[in-house]
Amino acid sequence: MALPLWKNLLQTTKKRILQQRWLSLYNGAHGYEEELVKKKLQQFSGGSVNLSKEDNGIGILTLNNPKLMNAFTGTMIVELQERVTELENWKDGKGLIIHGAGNTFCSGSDLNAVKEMSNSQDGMNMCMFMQNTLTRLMRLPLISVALVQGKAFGGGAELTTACDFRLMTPGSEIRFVHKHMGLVPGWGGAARLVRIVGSGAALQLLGGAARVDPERALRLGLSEETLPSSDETTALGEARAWLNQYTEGPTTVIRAVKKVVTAGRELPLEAALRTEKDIFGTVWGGPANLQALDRRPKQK
Ligand SMILES: CC[C@@H](C(=O)O)C(=O)SCCNC(=O)CCNC(=O)[C@H](O)C(C)(C)COP(=O)(O)OP(=O)(O)OC[C@H]1O[C@@H](n2cnc3c(N)ncnc32)[C@H](O)[C@@H]1OP(=O)(O)O
Repeated sequence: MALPLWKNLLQTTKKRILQQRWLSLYNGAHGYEEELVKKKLQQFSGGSVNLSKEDNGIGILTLNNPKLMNAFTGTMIVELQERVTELENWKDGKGLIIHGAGNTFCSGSDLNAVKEMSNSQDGMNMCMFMQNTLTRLMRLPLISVALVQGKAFGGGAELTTACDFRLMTPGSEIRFVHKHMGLVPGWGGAARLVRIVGSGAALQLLGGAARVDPERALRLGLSEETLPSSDETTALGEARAWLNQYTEGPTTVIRAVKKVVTAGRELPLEAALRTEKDIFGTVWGGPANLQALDRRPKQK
């Protein structure tokens, strides 16, 4: 028997809340009160984080605070979380490009806000808030790309590591400047960087606050490709075309691809294998699989 509409809605909302809790790292048990943290962050306003969802299943997330080189104000940090929730609920999504307005990526936290939040409680709260958001971003069933134009500094560099891939334009730069701020990364950037480039290279990049140009990023495996154009719009088109080679195809299959890789990346082997089995079960005998069996394509 079908459930009444209100019960259905209640169940869906409950499921979403539980899913968000499961995908996050910190909650009340860690002394983390999200609503209070949000209230504090809302005091530092400016800029926006915008999302457009394209018909081809690619989302474009734009950090929009060009006056401050797209530095994250408090309200942008909250908006980023809202956009991630939107992406979690976008069932037609296959890919995501994150870029900054005004032909530059992001210069990290807004230093004006950071100065006002320099006590340890505020620092820990922002750190937990951003780790939760970026972990959920990384676990989206979408193949994600950071399009680095101009500069990705501090928290901006950390954000690039929460994407599956990084593409850089000529003349752009990734730089973990934390040491020069008397800090280390706190948005999960160090843990993810080690997994991307290895511990030796990560030590060099963090310990030296080193400038990483497109050539060095390619050598380190931090960037996938240097795009031909440094023009803002053309480069976005090139990033779309690059991503499209991986997102072309049935939505269920592309999302399943990302899910098995996320499991392999994050879980111990046995748990990853079990998860892979479950995800395999969602595509086996599905429409794309049956159509392929009918067509019997030659894999040349
Ligand atoms: C928790 C902290 C840590 C984290 O989250 O992990 C951080 O992210 S701390 C922030 C780390 N970032 C920085 O330290 C970058 C500081 N900015 C710069 O070094 C330079 O601005 C730049 C990014 C190299 C760009 O230089 P340039 O092209 O010469 O432009 P301007 O310097 O003139 O910048 C234009 C304008 O933007 C303001 N700006 C830039 N970044 C920030 C920022 N992170 N917070 C606040 N404001 C920022 C800059 O001050 C200029 O403003 P005006 O002086 O009013 O013109």
